[in-house]
Amino acid sequence: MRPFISKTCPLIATFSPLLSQASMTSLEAAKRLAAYQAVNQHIKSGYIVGIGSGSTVIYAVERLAQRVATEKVVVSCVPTSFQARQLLVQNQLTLTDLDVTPNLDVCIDGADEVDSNLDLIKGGGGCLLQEKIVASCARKLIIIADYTKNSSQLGEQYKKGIPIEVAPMAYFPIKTRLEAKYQGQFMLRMAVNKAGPVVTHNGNFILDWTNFDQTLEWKNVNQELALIPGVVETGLFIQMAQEAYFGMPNGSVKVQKRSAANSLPFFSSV
Ligand SMILES: O=C[C@H](O)[C@H](O)[C@H](O)COP(=O)(O)O
Repeated sequence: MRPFISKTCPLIATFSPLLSQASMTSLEAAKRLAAYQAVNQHIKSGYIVGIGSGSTVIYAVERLAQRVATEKVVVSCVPTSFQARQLLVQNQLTLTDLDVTPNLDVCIDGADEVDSNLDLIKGGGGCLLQEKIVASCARKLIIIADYTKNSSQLGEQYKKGIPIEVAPMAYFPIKTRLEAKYQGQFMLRMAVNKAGPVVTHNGNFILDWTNFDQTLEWKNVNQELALIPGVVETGLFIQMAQEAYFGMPNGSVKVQKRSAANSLPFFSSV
């Protein structure tokens, strides 16, 4: 961590996370608070750890690297994207993959929205398929997020939609079929700085489902979507996360836990 240097008194330099937090935006500080607390509480030496994708995971990897350096914690990490792999390489953390280590102790990941049941929308960054595979191989999925992701129901705050990864040749029939069945739009996600659609790590397209009915039974919807030929995966993570850590504007961390009764068995996410 870089030292915080006081502008009024440059001789005062400290490594205090609280002081250095003052120089961050409240949203970034909230992400870091959540990520640090989750890594402190859920990572033990010897663990195989799934590393999610997105802007919040950056802080989890940062804290993991600190713990490896200072506490001599030994971990091996399975990345969920090119970004996650690069983060692990840059922080000199040990990489592994599901061929070598198919059973993970924990997976730490961000989310686009978390509802009161701890069901999630993920895939705003297009990494939903790898994230769901890696999370499904972990005994625990721990979510880290800032306070803006904490909703009572999906769609309440996150308006970019539920991502659905589809085979390219099937995107139009799937879009047509889903728009006939459900309220809302299924928009082909378009690339920035490239002509045409976003192409995922797996060579697929993404349909973002916006303006949906927020009262839908998401477990059923997820199962219906998964059965459509050409649908590869959805960004609905139902009964997968055990705990969510939300960094709050006042500097505290809110922890939301799933009850055992509301959990799917290990390796069952659809
Ligand atoms: O595909 C992206 C992932 O699902 C991310 O975990 C999600 O978009 C949250 O990212 P961030 O931490 O940047 O809000």
